Amino acid sequence: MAAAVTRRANALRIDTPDGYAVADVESGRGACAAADSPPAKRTKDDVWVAADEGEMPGNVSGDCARPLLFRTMKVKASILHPYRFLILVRLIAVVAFFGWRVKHRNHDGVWLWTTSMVADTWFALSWILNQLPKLNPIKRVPDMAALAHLYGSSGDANLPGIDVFVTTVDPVDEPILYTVNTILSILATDYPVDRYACYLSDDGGTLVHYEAMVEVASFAELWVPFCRKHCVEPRSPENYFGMKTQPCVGGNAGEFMRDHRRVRREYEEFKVRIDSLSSTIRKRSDAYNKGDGLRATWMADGTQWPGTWIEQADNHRRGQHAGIVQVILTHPSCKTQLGSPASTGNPFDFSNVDTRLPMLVYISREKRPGYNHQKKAGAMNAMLRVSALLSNAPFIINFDCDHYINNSQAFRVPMCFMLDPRDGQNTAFVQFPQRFDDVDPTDRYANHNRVFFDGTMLCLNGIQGPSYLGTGTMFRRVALYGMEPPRYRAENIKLLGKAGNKFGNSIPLVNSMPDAAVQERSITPVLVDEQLSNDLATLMTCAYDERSSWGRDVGWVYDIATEDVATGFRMHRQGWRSTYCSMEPAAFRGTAPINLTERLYQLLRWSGGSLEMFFSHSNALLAGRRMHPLQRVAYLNMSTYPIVTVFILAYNLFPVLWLFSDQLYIQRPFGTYIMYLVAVIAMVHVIGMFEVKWAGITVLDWFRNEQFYMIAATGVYPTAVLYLALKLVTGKGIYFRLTSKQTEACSNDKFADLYTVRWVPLLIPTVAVLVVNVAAVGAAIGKAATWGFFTEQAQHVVLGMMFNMCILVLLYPFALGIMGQWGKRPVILFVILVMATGAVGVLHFTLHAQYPAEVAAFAGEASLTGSSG
Ligand SMILES: O=c1ccn([C@@H]2O[C@H](COP(=O)(O)OP(=O)(O)O[C@H]3O[C@H](CO)[C@@H](O)[C@H](O)[C@H]3O)[C@@H](O)[C@H]2O)c(=O)[nH]1
Ligand SMILES: [Mn+2]
Repeated sequence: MAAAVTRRANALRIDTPDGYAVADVESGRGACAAADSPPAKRTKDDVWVAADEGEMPGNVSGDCARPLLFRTMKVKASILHPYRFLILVRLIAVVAFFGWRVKHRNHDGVWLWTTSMVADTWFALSWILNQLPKLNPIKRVPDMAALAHLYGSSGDANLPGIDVFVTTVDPVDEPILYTVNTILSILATDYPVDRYACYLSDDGGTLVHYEAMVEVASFAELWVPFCRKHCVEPRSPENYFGMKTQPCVGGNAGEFMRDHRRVRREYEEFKVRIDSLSSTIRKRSDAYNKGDGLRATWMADGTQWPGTWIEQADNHRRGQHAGIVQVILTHPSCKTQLGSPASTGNPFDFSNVDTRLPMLVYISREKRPGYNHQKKAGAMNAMLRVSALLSNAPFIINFDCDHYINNSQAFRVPMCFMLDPRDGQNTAFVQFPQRFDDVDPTDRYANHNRVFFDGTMLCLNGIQGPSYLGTGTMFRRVALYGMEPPRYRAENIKLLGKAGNKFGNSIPLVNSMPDAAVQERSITPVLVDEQLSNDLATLMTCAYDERSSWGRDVGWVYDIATEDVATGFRMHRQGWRSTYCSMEPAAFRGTAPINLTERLYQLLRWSGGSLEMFFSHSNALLAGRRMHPLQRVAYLNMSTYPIVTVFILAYNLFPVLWLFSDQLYIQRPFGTYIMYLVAVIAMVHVIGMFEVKWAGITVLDWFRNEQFYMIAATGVYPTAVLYLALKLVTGKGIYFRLTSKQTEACSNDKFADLYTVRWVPLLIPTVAVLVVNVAAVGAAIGKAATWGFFTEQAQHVVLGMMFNMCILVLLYPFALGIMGQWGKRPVILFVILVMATGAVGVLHFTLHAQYPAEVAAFAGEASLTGSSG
């Protein structure tokens, strides 16, 4: 497949077998043009049709008009109309259901009836919040050919500058091998090398990270030209060499094989060096420290490392060290530098390959006790400021340390949206979906999250755009500075003059801003002299943000566990728009937690952060009129969705009551009630099937999503609600707990993590739900046996039991998860299930068999009215 989509660039236009038009980014530097993203579609699509025929390039008058760089697609009428119609039908059904329930108020168990009415009202509301923004799914397809055309005549040297931000904290929790691969994939990506710069923010301030970057810079001298010469994909070496086969894309297979073998060997050696960095540093430091009782950590050049030391000391520990900026690779010249031909000392022939490397900078911001460092948001803001003085690119793309570039065309694609003549100027960011490696094949814990990315986020395209999701996002720098979109800005960036202390007290930073607003701007190399060093140091201090707008109206938003959604929200509130963009092969890929506990903690942080957002200045209700009404609804949904789960949990635990009383009705007549319920629930799923269709996902993706929603709804989300309630009382926020990355390297089993259970209180509510529902199924069988299977009561019981069974099916991945190693043999689970239900059933039967059914029912009702009175 890779061979079909990636090819050497010589011709101006290549027609690929799958019918996509590809244009070369005409250059003599061995760039690889790829047909990776489906540009202007030629092939028949059974879901999507063009939405903007009237705006085809040919129809734009005058040849000075900029070409259109993307195409808009909408869902075909034959799918869209029934989809919308069903939503309407369900709305009517829900209203009818409510009407019916109010008319048939229960007179026994009024408390139960009322509570369930409140719950149902909230269900209906949250469904509407979730469904409304999905009414108009829109897909934007970049036209890479048009982009190449726009920059064709002068090569692609006119593409705008990009600053690439990568964040990391800990070389162990976030294995350093991921980080170095991410950086290598960035250094080797297919974008004009003098048009982007790469920054790594290390919140741990460890020498290991710094020296790893020095190693990366030296290995890149080989890796990057190799990628360029042979059009390698993906350009993260670990993932490239991890593929089963590495196809030869260029012409010369023999040379490719030779180069490939040598680079692979070099990479293995590079990995060994990376692995041994800690011990190298320790040994070196021990040697320097000998004698005078010093405990410092030493750099290779014989100076003390200004960051965290191995043996922590004052001013050299986590959370207390100076700020560090080190330019590891300086910005390259704008002229192509071809490599040298093969010789005795150098087996690689790079004589036709540009060997320049982009700028690479290591940053560790200052840390002092007594400051709130604001986790990732703080790190991003420090990077935003530092990069302003070093490269000041008009565009910024950010990655978590474990998300590498999987498709080397990925930096060009967002340009199609940013530079488009229609709404490009008003586009604050382009969000790519997150795709993951190393998730177990059945995706037990719904790590792929396809429903969210390919469904929910795609839909927002039809409104103001997807929310910002933390990684794989290209920004317009001025939008991050909190500036207004041009649409609402009378004169360009005039406000700078009276900015006051909005941006903090650095004059050079404020002076750099007008330049950052020029979207065609490239990057001009700077010399880091003493003056600049001082300026940079100022920008990295802990106190820099104080009494400024950083963290609120400028940069990444502070004091919230999900800084990403809140930051994107601020831009949408200002009237910016955003674009969702997915491409094939995926632009970026990362790692996901496949351990149940880690995954639940991740969801806890997201859901807690969402609720925090509702109770902060980022509340969607407070947004002004520039926010599209449906976008507001989407944000309301995003910031309140965990609340509904309190009711779900209650419903799931409800059978407890029912275990102890023989008859207990939420609503009578019970038969009709169940019919209504089944109808409204079934309709959600039919609507879901339409979404599966246009989102291009599988039914399994969708089912996993349902399952994991139920798992989260029984434990994580209610906990988040509880946290938030506590926060409102005590004022303490949710702790941003770093998601541990998998360390597959330490074991033979790639999915070993899937089978480790770490017991935490967060698991208990879901276990309770499991137990209650298993018992309820048993009791139902017992009751039916007591009453005789063909009585009306028994039938009601069996109807009710269906819901218990559904809950159990949905919680199945959780049950497997807590079984640990036993989860490899699901049969055991069924044996346990049958034994447990059987035991409860028999118990129930023996206890009640002696009474006639009527007496039992009477007793049940009596106890019920007793407890409600
Ligand atoms: O003090 C800190 C803590 C974290 N990070 C970085 O933040 C990123 C995300 O942290 P991680 O623990 O991996 O979070 P995930 O749960 O994987 O992150 C998702 O959710 C977050 C919001 O909660 C987003 O910020 C992320 O981009 C998104 O991938 C990583 O690169 C970290 O290195 C820092 O730089 N400094
Ligand atoms: Mn992550």
